[in-house]
Amino acid sequence: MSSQAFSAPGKALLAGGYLVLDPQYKSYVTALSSRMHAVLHSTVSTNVEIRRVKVSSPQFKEGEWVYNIKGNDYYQSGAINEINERRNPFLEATISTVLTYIQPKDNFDIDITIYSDSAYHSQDGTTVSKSNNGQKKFLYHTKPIMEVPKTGMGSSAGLVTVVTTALLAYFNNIKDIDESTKNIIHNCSQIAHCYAQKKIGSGFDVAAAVFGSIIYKRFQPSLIENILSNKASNEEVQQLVNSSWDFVHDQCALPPHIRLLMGDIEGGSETPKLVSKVLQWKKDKPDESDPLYKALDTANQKLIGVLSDLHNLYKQDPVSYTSHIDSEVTTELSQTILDIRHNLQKLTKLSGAEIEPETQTKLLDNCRNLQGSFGGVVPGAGGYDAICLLVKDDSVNTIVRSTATNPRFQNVTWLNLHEEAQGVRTENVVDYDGLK
Ligand SMILES: Nc1ncnc2c1ncn2[C@@H]1O[C@H](COP(=O)(O)OP(=O)(O)OP(=O)(O)O)[C@@H](O)[C@H]1O
Ligand SMILES: C[C@@](O)(CCOP(=O)(O)O)CC(=O)O
Repeated sequence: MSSQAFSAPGKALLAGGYLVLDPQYKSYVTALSSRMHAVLHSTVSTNVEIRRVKVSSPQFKEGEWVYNIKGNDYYQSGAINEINERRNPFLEATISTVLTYIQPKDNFDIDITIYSDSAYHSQDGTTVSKSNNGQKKFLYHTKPIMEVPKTGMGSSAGLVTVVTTALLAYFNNIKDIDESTKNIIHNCSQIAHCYAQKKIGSGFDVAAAVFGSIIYKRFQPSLIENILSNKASNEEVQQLVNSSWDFVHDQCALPPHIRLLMGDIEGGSETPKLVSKVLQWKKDKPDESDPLYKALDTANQKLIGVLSDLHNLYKQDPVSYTSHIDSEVTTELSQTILDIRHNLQKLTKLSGAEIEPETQTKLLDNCRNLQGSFGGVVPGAGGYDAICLLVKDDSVNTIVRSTATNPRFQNVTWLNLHEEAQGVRTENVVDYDGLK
């Protein structure tokens, strides 16, 4: 029996919501310390007939999917059969995509166990399980995955990425994840995620799960269209996975001493509804949307520039950097965050989509005034889901403590999260031993 483990990060889109859908705009994506994990065990099958992938997700009720696999056209219905007829489109699409790419000749019997860190889902009514050596700790829910509220950190992108990585590692005997392996993982995961969602999104969540914190410019949607309509042959899928996609994923990280603080907000929004409202308005009112998209992009690019300037300042003089971030440079950072918000407020008004609704505006204004805060935004598609602040690292505890009893912040739960810029990586299998 051989065993391997992998993990991939969740994400927050700090700048670039909506614009990232268009290949001309760059966005800023932060990878988070909340990660999705996959532990793979495989046995060499002596049973000539067996081609099986079993995926367990023990943190959720009925979290087990056993797939028997037939033939070699893995996107055809009937090729990937779950023995209890349980659906998990993300797992089905991942298995189909990797098997189409690999075209395995031999039989296989693979067990994958999924674990997700606590910030991906609401933590109400959970119990904890720790591994034997104390390295991993996960929360267990009483309900099936479909019934547990999500926090919007990209659980499906994380799932697709770690399962893709585990399967590719098994079939291609991969031990280390180098850059060229990451490209293959990315391309397979992106195809599988689109296939499962039955639409081509911007893909920033999958790219962050693979590459970590990135400045991201999307791939051309036309790359995947044929696969989505089941028109691509196995060879075409293989060629697409092996080809070099034209997209930007430049590594980035927040500057030293600047921390991301993510607040979960009571209430929620439906991203697809917000997106369709914005896209409809953009189509109907180009005279309004063209200048606003331009202004929002200018503010987003300014933020990317200010963060990069701060890195350079630190490199030049780490000692005086600390006083710099207290003074004028940070005025620029706060001002840029405010510029982004003003444009998102305009987008809210003009499109009618509640991206930065009034209650979030009030909350973000209050957050801006907290000691050590550079201000914050509604991440990603916005709405009532979350807020994302940039704060000085030595202020995190004070902010969390001082807001706990303040009625202005009563709807906010600060998540136990920070940036972890690294993308998909290998983990030690023993760190998971003893979990429920
Ligand atoms: N731990 C897990 N185990 C098994 N399946 C999972 C797990 N996490 C996510 N999934 C799959 O992903 C689906 C959720 O995907 P969805 O795209 O709706 O959420 P998300 O990626 O967390 O959201 P967002 O894109 O807003 O961040 C679940 O219904 C399930 O099929
Ligand atoms: C609105 C959009 O640009 C961002 C959605 O981000 P999130 O899933 O809310 O983090 C849509 C997309 O990029 O897929």
